[in-house]
Amino acid sequence: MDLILSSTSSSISHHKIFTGFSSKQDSRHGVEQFGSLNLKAMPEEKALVVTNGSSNNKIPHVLTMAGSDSGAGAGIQADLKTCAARGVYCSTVITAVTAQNTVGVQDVNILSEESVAAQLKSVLSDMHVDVVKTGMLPSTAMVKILLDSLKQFPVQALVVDPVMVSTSGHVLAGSSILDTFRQDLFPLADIVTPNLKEASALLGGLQLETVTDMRSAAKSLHDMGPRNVLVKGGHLPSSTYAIDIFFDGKDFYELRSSRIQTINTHGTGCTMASCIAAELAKGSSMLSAVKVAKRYVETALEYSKSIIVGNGSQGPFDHLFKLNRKKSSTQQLFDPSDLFLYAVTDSGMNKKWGRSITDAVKGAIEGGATIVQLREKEAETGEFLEAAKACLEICRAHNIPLLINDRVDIAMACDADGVHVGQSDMPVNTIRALLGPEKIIGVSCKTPEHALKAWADGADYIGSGGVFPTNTKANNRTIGLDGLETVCLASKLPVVAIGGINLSNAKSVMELGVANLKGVAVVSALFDQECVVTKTRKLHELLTETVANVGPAMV
Ligand SMILES: Cc1ncc(COP(=O)(O)OP(=O)(O)O)c(N)n1
Ligand SMILES: Cc1ncsc1CCOP(=O)(O)O
Ligand SMILES: [Mg+2]
Repeated sequence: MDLILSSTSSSISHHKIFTGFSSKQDSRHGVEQFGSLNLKAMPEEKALVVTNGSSNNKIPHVLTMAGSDSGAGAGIQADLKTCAARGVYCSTVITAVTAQNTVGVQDVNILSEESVAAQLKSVLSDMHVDVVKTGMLPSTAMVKILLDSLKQFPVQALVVDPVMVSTSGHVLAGSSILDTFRQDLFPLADIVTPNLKEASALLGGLQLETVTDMRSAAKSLHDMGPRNVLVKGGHLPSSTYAIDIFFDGKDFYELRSSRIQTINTHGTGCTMASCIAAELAKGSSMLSAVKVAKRYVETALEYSKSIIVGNGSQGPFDHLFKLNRKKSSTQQLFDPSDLFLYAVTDSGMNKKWGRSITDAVKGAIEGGATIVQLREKEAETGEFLEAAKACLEICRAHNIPLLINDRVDIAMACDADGVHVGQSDMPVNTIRALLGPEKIIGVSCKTPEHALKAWADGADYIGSGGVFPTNTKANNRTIGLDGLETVCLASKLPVVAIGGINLSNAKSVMELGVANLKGVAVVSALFDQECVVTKTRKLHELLTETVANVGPAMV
């Protein structure tokens, strides 16, 4: 089924013990798009919780069982780098040592079954492993050894990348293993992640040439027992996007990312699977893990599109592109319901009422604002940055995302949760490449065309208006409730309405009752006021009451 707006299930994998929590990031509503990934259906996600539970000192841990790639673009080396990039510990069980470079595979040395069994035992008997990810499994015996080990040492999730052929065309697991994959391994997998060639081989050579074929393949593979299937369409002919199909047994999701023009794509499959494993180990739901993984790969490819490693026709990419950037551990992940009451600051108004920007933000949060944007048009850069840092501290303390208007540099400098930009600001795909996969990006859109472009470019939400006339933004065309509705109906992203919205007309906005209209963004009705807390609280009450009457589609 497509375009499911809410469904909840608590499917817990058969062979594992789950501990942990349901985090904010697991709550999603409506149709969403992430980065350049376009997610067509977005049910309430099931929480596949794989955190460590008791001790704060435990680090999420992925064990990868795969082949070594001497060129370090794929295999064990890609898995190690991916986990490092995603902040997850990675232990390794090496199944084969391959001699490879950017030209191809020159040699494959399969390790003994005893060695593989010993590696598994060493790690699993001593360390707490959250997730096992498999790559190159060159023999049926090795699959059986893994399954025996998992029986003895259960883990919380199993990610299976059914590696069969290297990108250069070298066979890494023969067809004799297909039955073992299908009958023994897949039924225990939480997700299998074949590319088109692998999916085709697993389905007896079925031709897979279209997105529709990929959906059928995902369904057929799901029938073999894994809880989720991701069919990767990177090699789909003549597509402007890299389209993957995710199927959780109930809903299909079409995930898109832009097709980066580069030869440096060696190892994308291993990276995708190990990133999914890493996100699961951190506690993400399966859908979130897949989304972040796809965005991570896309961003890494974008960063690495021009690097030169080797002389062959397919190079590796840089997994650790973010290494020299400050990493925030408290990043607010985007949840469309955060758009419910969006407070947008204005330095002029705060000055007029004699309050600091930090007091304004504190007041809005106390009154119930669910997201804050600093829109400081007159501020000098240094002053803006200091204010942003102070506001970020306040917002983080309350788990409220803080976005910066227009100024990507300020957002990066203070590690804000994201940015909001207009049609003439920095392009969204450039911002995504600069900020990485987790940051929140909002774009102002007045038309369905703007909305679709925002989706294709990798925004997380759109702001649409001015709905009503406003003095806050000069020369801004009013689109009215009709214009807002048109944009909402066309948008594949969640929408927040903006422009002249106040206590007397917010009800009419929310009463539009369009599923992806998630809330209102307000400047003067909150900040051109004597008491920010009171006005925010009143608006919050009004919105809550209206949404309760309009129905569940709004929440
Ligand atoms: C939530 C939200 N929506 C729209 C806007 C307007 O942004 P933009 O078009 O860039 O105009 P300025 O705010 O920069 O004047 C917004 N800020 N927030
Ligand atoms: C920034 C912006 N973008 C479209 S309208 C607008 C101004 C919103 O301010 P107010 O809520 O005071 O009308
Ligand atoms: Mg702007």
